Amino acid sequence: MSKGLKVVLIGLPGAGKTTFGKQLAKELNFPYFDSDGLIEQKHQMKIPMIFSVYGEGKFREWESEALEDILKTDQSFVLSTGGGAPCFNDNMDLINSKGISVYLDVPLDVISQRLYSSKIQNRPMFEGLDSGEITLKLKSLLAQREYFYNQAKIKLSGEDFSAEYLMYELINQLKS
Ligand SMILES: Nc1ncnc2c1ncn2[C@@H]1O[C@H](COP(=O)(O)OP(=O)(O)O)[C@@H](O)[C@H]1O
Ligand SMILES: O=C(O)C1=C[C@@H](OP(=O)(O)O)[C@@H](O)[C@H](O)C1
Ligand SMILES: [Mg+2]
Repeated sequence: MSKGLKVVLIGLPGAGKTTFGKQLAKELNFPYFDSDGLIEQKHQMKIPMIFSVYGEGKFREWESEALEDILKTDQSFVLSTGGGAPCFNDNMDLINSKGISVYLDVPLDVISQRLYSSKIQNRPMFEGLDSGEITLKLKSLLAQREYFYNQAKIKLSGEDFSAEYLMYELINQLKS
């Protein structure tokens, strides 16, 4: 049973899913979850450590389990997924069967600048890359992943990616 309004944010690493997700959850007065946080909590290990100790394959397995667990609950919530989540193990079909998927389609140069200026945090695949390498990596990820991202029920794109714009645009689309 999966009643409740489940808003699931997807998009490239650095698109702003975690940041906007928290703001959106506050605005909607919904619980907030982040699939990376759920994985780290369950396995008591940070994402980069999981990648280095167990490898990406195991991370993707645990990521799919985390999505299955949270999406089968009957509560409303906002869920920010990790950038790769929609692209493995039919997770995008699962997300679309249980919730309203929202793709943050942020321009690559905006994302690249954000990743370059922020700590790499939970993104081992960007560890040690310079600005140009980050942009190339994002281009390659987008080429592999936009097939899945474009299956989202709502796509937020444009130039202004402030939380205010995203909120206004999303609520308009949810109402339509
Ligand atoms: N609207 C925004 N404007 C400026 N910086 C942002 C915005 N949203 C997110 N960021 C910054 O970009 C980086 C990635 O954001 P994050 O929410 O972690 O993205 P994701 O969860 O999609 O990987 C963080 O340093 C964050 O502070
Ligand atoms: O794009 C990806 O494959 C990943 C994105 C990360 O989450 P964010 O999208 O929140 O950075 C995290 O799940 C992991 O490093 C893998
Ligand atoms: Mg995130």
